[in-house]
Amino acid sequence: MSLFDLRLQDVHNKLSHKELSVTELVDESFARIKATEASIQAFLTLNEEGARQHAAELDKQLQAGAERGLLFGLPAGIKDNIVTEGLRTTCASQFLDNYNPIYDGTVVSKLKSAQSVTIGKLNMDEFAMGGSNENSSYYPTRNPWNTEYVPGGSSGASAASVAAGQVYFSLGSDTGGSIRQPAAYCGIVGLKPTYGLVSRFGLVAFASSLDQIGPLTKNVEDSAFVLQAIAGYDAKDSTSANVSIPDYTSALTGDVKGLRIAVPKEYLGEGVDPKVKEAVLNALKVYESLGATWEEVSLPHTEYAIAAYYLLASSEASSNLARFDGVRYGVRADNPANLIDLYRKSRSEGFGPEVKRRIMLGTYALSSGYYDAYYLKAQKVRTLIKQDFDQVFEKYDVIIGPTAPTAAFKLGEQVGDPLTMYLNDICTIPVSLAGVPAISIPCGQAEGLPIGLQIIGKAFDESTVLRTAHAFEQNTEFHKLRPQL
Ligand SMILES: NC(=O)C[C@H](N)C(=O)O
Repeated sequence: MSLFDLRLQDVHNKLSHKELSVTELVDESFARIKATEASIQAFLTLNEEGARQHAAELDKQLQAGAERGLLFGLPAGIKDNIVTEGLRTTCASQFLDNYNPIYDGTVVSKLKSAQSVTIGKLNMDEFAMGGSNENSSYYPTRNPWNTEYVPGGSSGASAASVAAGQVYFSLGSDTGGSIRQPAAYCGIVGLKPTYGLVSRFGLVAFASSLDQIGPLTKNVEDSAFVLQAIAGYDAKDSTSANVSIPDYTSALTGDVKGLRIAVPKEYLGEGVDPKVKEAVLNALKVYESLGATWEEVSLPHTEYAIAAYYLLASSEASSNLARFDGVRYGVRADNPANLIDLYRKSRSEGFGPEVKRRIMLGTYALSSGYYDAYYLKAQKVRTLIKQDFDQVFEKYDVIIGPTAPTAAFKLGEQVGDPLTMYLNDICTIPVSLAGVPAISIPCGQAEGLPIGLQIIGKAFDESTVLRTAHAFEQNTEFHKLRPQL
């Protein structure tokens, strides 16, 4: 077994027992990046000097017998919409090509106090808008299982870099599926925590009522381990929930006897690839064999979720992205005729087509005369969707279905067709609108490409989500499969 196949906890122990130095581990990460990056293209900025310096410091501390943080020495990648002090943060947008933040986001500060080592900043769809990484204004990241395929998005490179063994874990953000869908496409584990569990201070806002940060890892135990380090109340994020944080690792008992699983019929209906459906049904058999029970249920407002999401998320984006004006942030256009022209030119040159599309849609939906018909109506639909989940959770502990209706698609295949691209999120978007936690874990393959199983839980019940996911993992081998690179 290679070092990379070990659980984070075991690597941490090896470091603690000095069987391995942080410098060796970090060197190995960069060696792997050198070997694979030409075909994967996951990183926008590498922190090579900073990471090596940090590793040397941690090794020195270890020699001196200092206390070790939870993620001591573990090489991490960070999605490029999470600000990192002194380390370029672009949101994969030309607009922010020159942006060097002067502070760390709360999750980055938390990773620093847990002593993980930041290897670099990971590619994404521009401002997190997209599901394939093709909306990056730099270059598309590729799927390690087959480099002609997309890794998903928007946290596509956060998933690809873990699957390719470049980093031991990464952070992504999820607005309508951006952690779970790429995790599914790349055959790894991606957790979107409950809205409010992880601070978004320092996450460049896309849709503030939906955005959540979460871990992408090789297995469920690692997911629990990283979540432990990043969860918790933060006064700097006004939507941060002041809840007590349980010990997530101790929830991983392997026991799902008596667990009541709901399977929404809308998630296995038309448009779902038969191989995906088969993988999900096989997973349900595994749960049955472990003493859990499942029943089909209905989330009747699912069909309105995508329309509601694209109205709400785009409305919020049009407001959040107003700050990028070429004055306070962003690359400034040359030779403007006046101030309005400066804004217009800078924004026209700086934003890519998908970002412009959403700003226009959102501005329209919020404009007077249309607000009630679009924005307000979408808010009402959101409430109905949340009520669908509340009702199911009165009788069931978790909801299970596919993460995405298909496995990864080919690069270029959907890029000219935004509506088809939006439909990939049909199983993840309702969960985001309801604000509840969900994880994607590998549960099968179709033509050599991974399939993801989505496990959805009650608000702040990450423990049950993780326990359910872990039980499956303990009894299957899918999480051990690695792409040949
Ligand atoms: N950002 C996300 O969570 C993904 C979604 N596909 C979007 O483009 O909005």
